[in-house]
Amino acid sequence: MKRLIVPGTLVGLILLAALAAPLLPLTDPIRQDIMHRLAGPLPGSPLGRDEFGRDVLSRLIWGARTSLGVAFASALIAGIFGTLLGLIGGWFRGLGELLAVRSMDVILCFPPVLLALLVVTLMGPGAGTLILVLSVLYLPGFVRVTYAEVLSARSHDYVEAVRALGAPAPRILLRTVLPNVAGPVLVQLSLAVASAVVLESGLSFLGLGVVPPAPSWGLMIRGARATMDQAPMLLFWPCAVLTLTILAMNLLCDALRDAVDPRTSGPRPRLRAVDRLLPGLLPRRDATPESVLDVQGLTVEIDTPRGPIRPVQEVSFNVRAGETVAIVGESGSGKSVSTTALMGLLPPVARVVNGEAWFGETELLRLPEPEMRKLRGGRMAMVFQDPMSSLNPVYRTGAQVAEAIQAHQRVSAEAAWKQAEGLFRRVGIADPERRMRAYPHEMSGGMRQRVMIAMALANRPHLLICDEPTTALDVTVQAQILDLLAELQRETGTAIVFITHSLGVVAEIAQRVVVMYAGQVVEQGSVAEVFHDPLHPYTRALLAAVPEGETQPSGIPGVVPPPHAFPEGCRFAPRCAHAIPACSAAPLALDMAAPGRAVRCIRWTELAHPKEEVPA
Ligand SMILES: Nc1ncnc2c1ncn2[C@@H]1O[C@H](COP(=O)(O)OP(=O)(O)OP(=O)(O)O)[C@@H](O)[C@H]1O
Repeated sequence: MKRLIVPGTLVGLILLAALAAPLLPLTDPIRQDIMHRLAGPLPGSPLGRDEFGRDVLSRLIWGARTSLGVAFASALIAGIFGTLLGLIGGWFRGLGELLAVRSMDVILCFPPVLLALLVVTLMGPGAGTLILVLSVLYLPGFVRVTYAEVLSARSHDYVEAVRALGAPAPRILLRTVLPNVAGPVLVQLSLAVASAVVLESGLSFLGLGVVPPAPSWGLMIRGARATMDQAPMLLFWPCAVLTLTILAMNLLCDALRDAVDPRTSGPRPRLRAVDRLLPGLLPRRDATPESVLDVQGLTVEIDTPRGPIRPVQEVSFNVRAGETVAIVGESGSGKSVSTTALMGLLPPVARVVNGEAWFGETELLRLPEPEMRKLRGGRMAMVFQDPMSSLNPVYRTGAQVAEAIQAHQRVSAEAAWKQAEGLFRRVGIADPERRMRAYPHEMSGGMRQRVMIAMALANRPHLLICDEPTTALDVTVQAQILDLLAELQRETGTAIVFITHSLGVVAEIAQRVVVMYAGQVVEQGSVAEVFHDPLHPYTRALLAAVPEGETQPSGIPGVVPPPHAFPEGCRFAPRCAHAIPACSAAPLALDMAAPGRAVRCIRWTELAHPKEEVPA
């Protein structure tokens, strides 16, 4: 929102001056005073007089009414109709597409000045004609931008979901699709207004626009051209206001686009000067010697319309070479935000506000982006949940793996292709030569995930972060992928951080587990200890929710609170069967229950010995 202030004020002032022209103490912009032809600044005429002795300031302000009026009116008309046509063409396709989009191609075939000449000849020059010409000229731009955005948006799951709810097309278009295409349309609007101001000036300059003696910036430039040698400032003033207006409009629309799109709003992550200049200089804390990743007190803040939230707070864990650490917790507990922070992939609205993450001797959280880019896909790699959306649909899978290799290694395209073939074989893809030529959509989900794993392993990473890599797969394929990861880990010694909802998967793949709840680590330890002797009531509840043999699984009542409503004390207290008033009194620290074993619960010792338990 802060970015709106400067351009918003500038555009506001320009518009205000134009609108208030009749109220301002200005001389008549068309009154001629030949005695003061080309005069410099005079009392009542601070910018001097033009070639007919007319007041330049007055003509600039009155000219703004015409120039901006024409520009805004034509851009708005083109914007409204163009967006509507683009929405219809992109959504309904078929005849709608033919009428709305293809008809625009005809307009695009006309050179703008020729079209203006044609319309002016038919209708006569004037502001109304200009608005008509400019609206028609800018219409195809809006149609095409909206059409392309709608085509892309209609395949997204959120649009499918609203369709599945049975919402009618106009509602989907206006309530779901339009807000998502608003960003590019706003940018197009800024370009259209800016270019309409220029075109109005150009057409008026050619005598095809505003009719003299009415003032407009284009006419002023045209008039000043003839006397450029004697009075160069006459040319300067209209050019200066034209440039300033266009610049302010572009800045305003960029800021507006960011403001309406919550994905891009928010400040960029800030780096401390010392980290910018000397990344990784600060000494690391006492990490275990063989630890590959050591995260201490990671806290992430995200700007939201309801104010800043901290979905990840004081998260600490470490991963040793050759080890798999699972991060487990319900949806919304902060697992993905933690790992995307470690990979330096947080969205612009989010930033790390506290903590350190040592990857060997490198501190990741304050690493400049160019350094981080070298690590990502190289010594640190990530496998995402949905391989279909992580793989580029228009490139062959082999080319994508080869590209990952070439991004970090100086090898020829041929050598990279050979290496990729080896990787395909290694991740268990039969007939790799043929499979490498397949596009992602030609493969099954399991096969695509194998390609993603091949890509992640391409540069022999020391650390692999897997964000629910098996959630989108069926159970048998899931088991194959888990076996594959375990086998590759045995061969390469890569440390793995494995995010999952499933305790079954944790048991199968991990040696240690970090249990997260509402942005905090509530328990961690070895899988054997945590599963056989859970210390935190949340871990117990999670384990009790797993179906096992004849025993009926029991669900956990309630849901994870959203980050803006995290309770003050124990965040699990409102859902906990053992909560007492002291639990909610103050934030709880993570207790070291034993070496390598931590728990965030003030009652864990009592609860660990059920006989002594005091009922809540
Ligand atoms: N860009 C964002 N803007 C606002 N809130 C966000 C953003 N990204 C994440 N959050 C919030 O942060 C919290 C943690 O999200 P995160 O995706 O890390 O959870 P998770 O444990 O990985 O869940 P899941 O298992 O469903 O992926 C959630 O409450 C989520 O709404």
